[in-house]
Amino acid sequence: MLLNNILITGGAGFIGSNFIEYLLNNERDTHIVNLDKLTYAGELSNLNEIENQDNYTFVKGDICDRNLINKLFKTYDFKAVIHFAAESHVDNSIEKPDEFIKTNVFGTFNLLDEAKNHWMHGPNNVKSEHLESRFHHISTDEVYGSLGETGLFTEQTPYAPNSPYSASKASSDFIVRSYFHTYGMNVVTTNCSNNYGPKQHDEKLIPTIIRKALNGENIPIYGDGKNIRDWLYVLDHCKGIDLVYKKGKPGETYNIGGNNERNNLYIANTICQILDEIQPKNKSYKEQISFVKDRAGHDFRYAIDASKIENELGWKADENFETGINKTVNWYIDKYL
Ligand SMILES: Cc1cn([C@H]2C[C@H](O)[C@@H](COP(=O)(O)OP(=O)(O)O[C@H]3O[C@H](C)C(=O)[C@H](O)[C@H]3O)O2)c(=O)[nH]c1=O
Repeated sequence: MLLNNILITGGAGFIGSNFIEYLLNNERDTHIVNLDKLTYAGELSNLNEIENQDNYTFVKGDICDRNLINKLFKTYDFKAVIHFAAESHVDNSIEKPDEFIKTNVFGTFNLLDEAKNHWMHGPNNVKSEHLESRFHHISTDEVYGSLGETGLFTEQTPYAPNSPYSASKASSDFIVRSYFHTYGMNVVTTNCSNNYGPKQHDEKLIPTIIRKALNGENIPIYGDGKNIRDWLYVLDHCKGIDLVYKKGKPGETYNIGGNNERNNLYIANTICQILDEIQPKNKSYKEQISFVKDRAGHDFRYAIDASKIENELGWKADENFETGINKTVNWYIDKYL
């Protein structure tokens, strides 16, 4: 059987590795090339379950390396690119924005431009063997900025990124958009809300709460803990990406959100309550919650209106926060204890 080669970037990271596993479990006619630089946030053990499958190949490398990308396109004649690779941690972007601009902006351009050169003769002239070839860019709801107490982000919400991270992702979204409008390239972008679930890096809020709680350390909550995020279970996100990748309209963007708005203090209390039940000790884990200095430029609230992907493509999240967080806490107990 002839397999379709697809390039997945950043597949050793949290969302990318969950997506690769999801795709390989659901498809037999795809060969995935996973290009990952293995920064501090990439973990090859995230791919233990599939690393020996013959329709999976790992390549260590940087999306900023044009020669490497060119060589990969020549070798594998990719029929699609699904682009996860990014510097993603907002706190790091405040301390050191350089890598964010390089990887998220220049790296995305590099990949996109190489895909265009490989798939197209010139503007609006796609090679016959690449009529279906698609570039799927994975992005974030942080590009829309911060909401007040009410309202939801839709695909029409104007971009207003506030951190160097979100500004770098907004830039990359616009570069991707321009390749549709200028060259007629088949691109699609998804903007997701906060993901959680197995394999997330230790630095993010939910793994931090679980790890610090289990270690008997202070659980750091920035500011007053009232900031709100819209939590999306990573497998629900993977299902949404798969739908958009296969059925989304070229040039369009789709928001993917969990419809699970929770504030950070609620998240910490909920996790502590689960731990009090399944890993009880002499006092409640809640006593470890500690308010610390706020993040600079901390966005107050993110919340997504996912009606476009629901109505057009039939996507729906299977998990609500309370079901998803139980599975997640159990997964991290196995990891940390
Ligand atoms: C690490 C940490 C975070 N926080 C707060 C800061 C936020 O209000 C919330 C979540 O923080 P986290 O850094 O886990 O995620 P966000 O800054 O919302 O961004 C994440 O979700 C979006 C969609 C992406 O696009 C980012 O790539 C991804 O990192 O908890 C704390 O209070 N304490 C902590 O120790």
